[in-house]
Amino acid sequence: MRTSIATVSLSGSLTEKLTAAARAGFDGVEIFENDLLACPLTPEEIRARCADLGLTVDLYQPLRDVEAVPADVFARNLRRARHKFELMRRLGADTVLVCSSVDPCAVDDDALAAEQLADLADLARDSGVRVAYEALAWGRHVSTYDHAWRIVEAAGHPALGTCLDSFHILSRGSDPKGIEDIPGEKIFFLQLADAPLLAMDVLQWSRHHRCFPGQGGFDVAGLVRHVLRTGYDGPLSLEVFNDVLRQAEAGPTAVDARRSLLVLQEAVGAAEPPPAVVPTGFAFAELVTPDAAPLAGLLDALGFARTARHRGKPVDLWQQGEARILVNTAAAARRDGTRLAAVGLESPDPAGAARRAEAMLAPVLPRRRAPGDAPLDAVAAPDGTELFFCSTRPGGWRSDFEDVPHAPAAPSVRRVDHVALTQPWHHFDEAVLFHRGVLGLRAEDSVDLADPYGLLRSRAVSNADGGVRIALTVGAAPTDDTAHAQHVALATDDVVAAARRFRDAGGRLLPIPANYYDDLAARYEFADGELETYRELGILYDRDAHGVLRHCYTRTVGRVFFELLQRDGGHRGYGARNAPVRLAAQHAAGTP
Ligand SMILES: O=C(O)c1ccc(O)c(O)c1
Ligand SMILES: [Mg+2]
Repeated sequence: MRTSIATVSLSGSLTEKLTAAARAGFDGVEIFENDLLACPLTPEEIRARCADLGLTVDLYQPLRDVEAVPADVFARNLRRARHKFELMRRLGADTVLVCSSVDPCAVDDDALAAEQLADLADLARDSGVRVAYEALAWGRHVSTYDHAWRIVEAAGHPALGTCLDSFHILSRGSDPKGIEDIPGEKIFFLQLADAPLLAMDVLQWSRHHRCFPGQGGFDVAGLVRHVLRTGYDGPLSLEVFNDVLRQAEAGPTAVDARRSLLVLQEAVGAAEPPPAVVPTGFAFAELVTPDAAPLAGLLDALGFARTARHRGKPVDLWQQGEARILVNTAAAARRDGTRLAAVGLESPDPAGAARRAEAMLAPVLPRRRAPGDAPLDAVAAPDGTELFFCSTRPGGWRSDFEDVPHAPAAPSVRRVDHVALTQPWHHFDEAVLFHRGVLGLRAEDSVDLADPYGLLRSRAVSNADGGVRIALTVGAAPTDDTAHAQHVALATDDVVAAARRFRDAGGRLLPIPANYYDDLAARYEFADGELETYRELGILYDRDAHGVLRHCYTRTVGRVFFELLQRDGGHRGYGARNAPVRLAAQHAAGTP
């Protein structure tokens, strides 16, 4: 199927938008009227630019407030339309969007609307233009797709069809099944947008909160299945009005948009990309640091031993149980201080995972970083974190490392439970869709976390058995180091013992205020001394329908800290209720 994107969905000048759309692989664009009015190029030059870029102009939009108006108003509307049809001839666009009127002088008269739309279609046909009539969810008299279709049907004009827009249909709660009653050839255009499920005025919702399919709460794929059953064979076109995207760079947004359509096309059976290879666990987390000593002290106190060193690079492997942390002190990697630079994902088919990633437009990284390295497939996530697809079996990445003598330690941690990655503020929706589409992970609900100096939004993605969990977080205050720290959460069977051991080995746990424990005492009943132990160690506590979560935090090194975490009874959460207390405590402790 052909794919298209409305220029309103991308930031920048019209030419920047066109370039971004073409680079991301779109076949066509909807040109938004304001983008054209503000463009110094003539319509012929825009047409030539699109042709050079391999883009068709699939829609010119919109003509507004045309129909169901008094005769003198309609005469003026036809005059305006005549100008626009001439412009479209010069632009090489053959379909115009007419959205349902919001004009206060429009009347509630379907017969008049049909008659005037047929007159408009007559004029359009003379210029080789087709009219696609769309119900705006806030239209004055026409606000549902089935109503718009009834008017189009009554008009019975070959140059008049309907434009379906998933936002207007799903935001009103209309049943999209009725789409199948419309003949496919009368659906002149299909616009797609998703949106988070918000209880708000539809106009504000539409103009500020639309997102790409798969990034919100609507069943856009379900709607598209109904449309495809009609025989519709026009483009799938993205039309997203969004405050964040207006400020984000057009290039990455266009790739994110194209990826959203690939995921959607796969879901409706219109494309067969290489199947997702879902990772089964964490092979490692890689920290880069200009100074290994503070991390070494921290890892040692957590119970890790330095077990191996890379054969060709200044990278140490620290391990206990199935938890592996790489500490990289290579000069090139050290510029930005201590941070979580890469995550190794244990994959049943690393090459297949890389093929999937490439098909889903993930930036593929070079397979071999240095001569002699085992080839390793990796992609860059939207926040720049390198994701390696690897196998910890013999002959895999581990063979690049040579064992070093180390004292055996009784492990207190079993494996990495999750990693928490902070996203650049305008890449949050993109990051969630990336991890779903590229890695085949499932997205959990989005939660808001109150930081004392801003609001964080967090959404976890995970595989089915919880072997891989990644918490994606975005902060409102872009420069705040505390809100933007990343962390590695380590799963233990006994968080009290692990925390004690850490403290006794000289580690510093994040202190938690006594008020928090008073509140816990009010919420739950504890065994004698239990709460005192938590208070002493700074252990936070939560319960869900499945079980209990107990967790505590180390101090932060650079941008990274660790969490010790014990899940009992299959607790699935991440302690969202505790996050504001943890964030406040981290601000109070400062970043050393
Ligand atoms: O918000 C609007 O005005 C508007 C315009 C054209 C569309 O296709 C649409 O869905 C909304
Ligand atoms: Mg629309």
